[in-house]
Amino acid sequence: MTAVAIDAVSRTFPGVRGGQPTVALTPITTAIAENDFVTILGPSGCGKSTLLRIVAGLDEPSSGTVSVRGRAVVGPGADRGMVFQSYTLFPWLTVEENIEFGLREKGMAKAQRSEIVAFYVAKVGLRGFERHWPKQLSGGMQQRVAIARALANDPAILLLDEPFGALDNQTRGLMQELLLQIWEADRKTVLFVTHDIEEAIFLGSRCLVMTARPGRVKADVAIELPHPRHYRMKAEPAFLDLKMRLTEEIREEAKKAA
Ligand SMILES: Nc1ncnc2c1ncn2[C@@H]1O[C@H](COP(=O)(O)OP(=O)(O)OP(=O)(O)O)[C@@H](O)[C@H]1O
Repeated sequence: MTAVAIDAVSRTFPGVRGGQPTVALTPITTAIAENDFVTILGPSGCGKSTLLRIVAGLDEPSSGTVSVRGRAVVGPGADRGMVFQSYTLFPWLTVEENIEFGLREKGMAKAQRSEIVAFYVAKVGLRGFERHWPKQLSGGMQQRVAIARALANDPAILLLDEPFGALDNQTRGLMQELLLQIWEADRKTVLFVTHDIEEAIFLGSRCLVMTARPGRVKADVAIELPHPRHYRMKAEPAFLDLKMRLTEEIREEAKKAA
């Protein structure tokens, strides 16, 4: 079954103060299957975030349509959970209050909320930090809360926009493993934007490579590496072959953009 259908979606931003309009996306058509982990890889400014924001219902396409599980997207919805690169926790709420925010909005009873919060706090390894404020956490911990907050609402689709982009390499690697473990257990549909080639391969079952702006999909690459995946896989020949292939695709685009 198709989780997300992207049909001839384009996006042009109007020019600022009489300037030229920016064509961010030229028509993109693709379908994301239910339970798939799709990474979107492309050079800076190619429209990756724009595409994800359109799927999230945070922006509207200039032409074309997006539907989620057969229903046209007209705005944000509980069926899609989003995690951004910048830390977007509510600073005035504790870790557990951040995670239960959506559940409270839905009117869920306290006992049930607490159960769900405890489950996701454990899942992202934050036991003992439930009463901490976001500013008392490292960047990696804040992103774990953001992922727990998105998962707690039980969305069918998880949309992640460079969620580990601001983290140091070591933390980034650990976060990739954590997200993979969650996906291997739950198999939610995931759309994950990144400009990191290794990350796109390690996490995804399919990678959409975008051209330089105006963005379109130039390659649709199946990542047929077995699960569960371990970071040591990054040194294996099959991984390195994919890395070389995607590096060449991206280099071409980066040169064009430069
Ligand atoms: N709200 C906006 N108004 C005007 N132009 C915009 C707006 N949002 C994005 N753009 C432009 O659209 C193009 C694509 O931006 P987008 O953020 O989608 O790229 P990206 O691939 O996610 O980049 P990066 O990897 O650097 O985050 C850029 O040229 C950007 O300046």
